[in-house]
Amino acid sequence: MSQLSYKAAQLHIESVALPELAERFGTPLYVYSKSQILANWEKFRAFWPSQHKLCYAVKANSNLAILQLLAKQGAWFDIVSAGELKRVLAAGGKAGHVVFSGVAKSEAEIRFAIEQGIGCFNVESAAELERIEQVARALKTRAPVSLRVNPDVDAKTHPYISTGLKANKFGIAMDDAMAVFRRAHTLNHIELLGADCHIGSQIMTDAPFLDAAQRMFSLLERLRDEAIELSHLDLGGGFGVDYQGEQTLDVQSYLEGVLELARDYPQLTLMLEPGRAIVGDAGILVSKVEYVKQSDDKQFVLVDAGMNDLMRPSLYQAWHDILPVHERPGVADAIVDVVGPVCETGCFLGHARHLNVQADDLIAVKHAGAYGFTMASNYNTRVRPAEVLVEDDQVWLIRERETFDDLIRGERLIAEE
Ligand SMILES: Cc1ncc(COP(=O)(O)O)c(C=O)c1O
Ligand SMILES: N[C@@H](CCCC[NH3+])C(=O)O
Repeated sequence: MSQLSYKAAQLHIESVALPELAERFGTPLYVYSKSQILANWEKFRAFWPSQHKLCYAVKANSNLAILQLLAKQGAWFDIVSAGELKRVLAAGGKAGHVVFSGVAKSEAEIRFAIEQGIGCFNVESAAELERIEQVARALKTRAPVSLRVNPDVDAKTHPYISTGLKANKFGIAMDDAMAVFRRAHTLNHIELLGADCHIGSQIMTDAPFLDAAQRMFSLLERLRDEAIELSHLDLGGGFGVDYQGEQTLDVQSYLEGVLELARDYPQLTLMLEPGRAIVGDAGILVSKVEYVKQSDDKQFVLVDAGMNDLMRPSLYQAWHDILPVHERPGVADAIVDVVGPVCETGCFLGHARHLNVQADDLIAVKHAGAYGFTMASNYNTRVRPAEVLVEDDQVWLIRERETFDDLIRGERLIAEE
């Protein structure tokens, strides 16, 4: 993140020193850079003509202030639950600018989305299409629909976040797609608008994306042959970020590749659903070192953030860079395991890291803006961290730290006999 730098031996985000934030808001603490989010957004927008849409994937970071910021930039939104739709609305977004993905939408979610005037359902199965038809009929309306096709492309990413292979649960198999499109075309309460796909997340080269896009364009051709004309094609998200200083995806070349494939469809609106690429490198997780412990052959740095706060290392063996907040020039690094307080051996932030820290120091875990807070839990009855947004020297508290009372709200003791 270009907004992260050392000044006077302390790590700053934009112009704000991290120890100041830790003092004010406590740790663990999620901190996001407003300028970095806007710069990431602009990077996509710059190469994407304005008739095409960018639908920010809310699941990456759904804090209301961030949705509000993106809504102001003209973002559309990709959601996967009624809860995410409520977030978009609460942040000032329009239901008409929302696409609704997800493999197991409930009847209540479908009804709510139609009542709100959702932009489009990204339908993931023939059965879901029938359910949407029924709900729309009961509401005496037509539901806007795109069919999510599974293009059977290997995204070459972690198996848990690959979604575009036949073996994955997502979308309608390419072999069945034509039949489901024909069916959608005939249903009275379905307004067939588009086709979509999403092949996975944290994808680092444009080859799998362009492969999937090509397959989608040949599907559009077959549909055209049957006089089924679509008004949009949504190619999903999945653009990787640079966790380890790898070569990142060249967004410009990918977007240009897609525009080239679309040249025979001047009327077609194209959509993308980036999540991680907009917020991933714009956030850090700040944590305090509680203890340093030397065992036989290892040094453990025990910090106050755990797998419940940032689940990615435990779930995907994901690598996040960890920086000391206080610089100690001239002091050699040790090789340490940075581990959290949760009672699981899998609760760690990083293994075998070169770090020089001592008790009460702060550390910053980089690239924690996407799938950080949104995947946090209350495991071990731990409250989820506060979130702050920073721009230059301005700081906004955008979510308070939870309290113990928040955690037990709704729980009931049973009446004693
Ligand atoms: C349908 C859909 N769209 C968009 C995204 C956003 O993905 P990413 O954050 O990798 O861009 C996801 C998550 O993988 C998704 O499932
Ligand atoms: N949660 C994943 C991304 C999954 C995207 C959802 N389809 C991650 O942290 O990398």
